[in-house]
Amino acid sequence: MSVILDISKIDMVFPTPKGPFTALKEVDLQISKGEFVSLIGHSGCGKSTVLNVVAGLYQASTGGVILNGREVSEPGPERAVVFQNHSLLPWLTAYQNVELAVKQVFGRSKSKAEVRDWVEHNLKLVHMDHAMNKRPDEISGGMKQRVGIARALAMQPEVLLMDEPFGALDALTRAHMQDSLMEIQAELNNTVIMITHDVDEAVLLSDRIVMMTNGPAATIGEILDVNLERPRERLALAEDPEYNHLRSEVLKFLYEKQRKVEPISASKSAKESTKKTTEVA
Ligand SMILES: Nc1ncnc2c1ncn2[C@@H]1O[C@H](COP(=O)(O)OP(=O)(O)OP(=O)(O)O)[C@@H](O)[C@H]1O
Repeated sequence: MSVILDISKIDMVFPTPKGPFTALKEVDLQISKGEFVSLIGHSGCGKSTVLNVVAGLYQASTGGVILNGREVSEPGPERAVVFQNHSLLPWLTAYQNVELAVKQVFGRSKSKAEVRDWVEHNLKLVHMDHAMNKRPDEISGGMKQRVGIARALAMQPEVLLMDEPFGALDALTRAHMQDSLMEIQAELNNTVIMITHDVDEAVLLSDRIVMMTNGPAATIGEILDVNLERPRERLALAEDPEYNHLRSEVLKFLYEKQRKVEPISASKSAKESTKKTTEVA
């Protein structure tokens, strides 16, 4: 398959009051068209920094990112981002939030009627057409996240960047969102980079799981190919030996090879103990 996105040996050094801080060292990753890649690693290892460099929000200190033969130097609609905390404009309806992005990208090439059809089509894809005239404060967190995804998809990005898109959702809503995303993915075959803290989510959704070492100077530790057949069904996979093998490979990487020994306060450890064991802190 052809490489669409080349993250070429990036270093990221941040200036801080205590001097330069090397967050990333030689992060090198090539992604093919239509691939779904997850980034996983302990908190603070540099996942968001990688995503922000690809999004064009940060400029790498060394190396660079090439998308479809062009170097990335600023944000652009061909790299749509979905954040954990839905970033919808609160005074606009779901429809208007998506419409705004569509007009930005296709304002010149689509007629009014085409814009309307396209906005509605993308809201239908995420099953939000029934609530398209509601404002963000009138819909649930999961629904807001659906609108955020519709808005990103409607821009027809060459790469969809997702920073813990389902991190703030309850487990059931999260499972629904993962299933919707797999359906959409089967239909559109987007190229996706998704940051997640959830090992099951990474295995369920990805073609490859990129596991990052702990910082400072974090880099790619290992890459795991996920060759499970699609469509994937979470209940069937729970019994699948290959699924369980992949899952334990990720857990091994995180909790043996990259074990993080951190003093945690009593209150934090109490809070963490309620977390799923397969979620990375
Ligand atoms: N603008 C910045 N200036 C200085 N240091 C930064 C900046 N942005 C990130 N860092 C540092 O770089 C490292 C990587 O941060 P980053 O947010 O990319 O990690 P992460 O893996 O996404 O973390 P999390 O999973 O907690 O979101 C951290 O040590 C962070 O403190």
